[in-house]
Amino acid sequence: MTSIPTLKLNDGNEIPVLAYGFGTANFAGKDDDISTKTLMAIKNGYHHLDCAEVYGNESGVGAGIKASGVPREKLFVTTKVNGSKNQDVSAALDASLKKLGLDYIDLYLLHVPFSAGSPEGLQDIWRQVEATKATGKVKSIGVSNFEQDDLEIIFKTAKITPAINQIEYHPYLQHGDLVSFNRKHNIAVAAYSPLAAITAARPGPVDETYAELAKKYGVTESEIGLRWCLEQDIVTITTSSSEKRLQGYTNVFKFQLTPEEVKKIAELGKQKHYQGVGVAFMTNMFGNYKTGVEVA
Ligand SMILES: NC(=O)C1=CN([C@@H]2O[C@H](COP(=O)(O)OP(=O)(O)OC[C@H]3O[C@@H](n4cnc5c(N)ncnc54)[C@H](O)[C@@H]3O)[C@@H](O)[C@H]2O)C=CC1
Ligand SMILES: O=CCc1c[nH]c2ccccc12
Repeated sequence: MTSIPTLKLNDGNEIPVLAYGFGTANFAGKDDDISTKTLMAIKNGYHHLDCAEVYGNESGVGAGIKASGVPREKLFVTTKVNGSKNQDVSAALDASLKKLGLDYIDLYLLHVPFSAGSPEGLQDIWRQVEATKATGKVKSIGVSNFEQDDLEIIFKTAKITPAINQIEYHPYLQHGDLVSFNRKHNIAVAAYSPLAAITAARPGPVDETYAELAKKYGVTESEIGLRWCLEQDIVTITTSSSEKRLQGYTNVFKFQLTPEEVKKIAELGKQKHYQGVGVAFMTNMFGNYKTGVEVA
């Protein structure tokens, strides 16, 4: 079994660069299924598990972790607090810990910046996330779906710089200068939906190049998509119900794309824009003060 390399965060903690995610909507709520998927992922070396309060499946992940028998310190568990208006983060963290059956979280993320009601609300939620670190219940803290203006809002009052910003990232959503802005502030970047160009956003301008590179390196196009993110030192979060596919993904640590190939995919990708439904889901559930969407 290939062991997954790690990346050092700005707080000194190490994060495995390839994660198994539980955000696929049709997993939500079915604990037995989730527990089986968790076991499968852990058995295949995926020790970084990406969860969230909103996915409604932390209990299933917790059951899978317990059943795996893998020592806690060998796992890296990320979960996310919704970040809704006036949310009590400490209570949300305790609920997540209880469901997961854990006494600490490796990485606790503020899921979205736009549901906190206002910039001041966002600063307050980040202050509460910072406070979780002091309790020892959380090793690292970070954010998700933050654009530059959201980061600038929390920088005004933050005592701790987020360790990571988890964003949708693939050739059709490269976010302009956002990755370099994060890097400038020593914030690592994580990619969700890294395979959008070969799943929901197909057909598109990178198709031919993905196919050529898959042939050249003797891997699948999905593995090219994951490798493209990893080449940019981006923590990559994927998922699959298929054990065969998951096993194949560890091929990404056995080959490298050249800098020219990485650049070619980036340039081709800029010819198309695609954004998945993640942000829309969260907007519908918790509102978005930036676009004026309110929820009852
Ligand atoms: N922070 C956030 O707001 C969000 C975080 N996430 C996290 O990221 C994780 C991964 O997100 P995804 O969008 O699922 O990632 P992804 O882009 O890696 O897609 C994974 C899906 O692609 C399928 N797939 C892979 N290769 C394929 C191929 N050749 N043909 C057809 N289908 C193929 C897999 O079976 C799986 O269903 C989630 O589980 C969740 O943990 C996801 C959305 C939002
Ligand atoms: O994480 C972001 C979007 C997402 C993926 N799965 C679900 C399930 C329920 C709410 C939001 C999401």
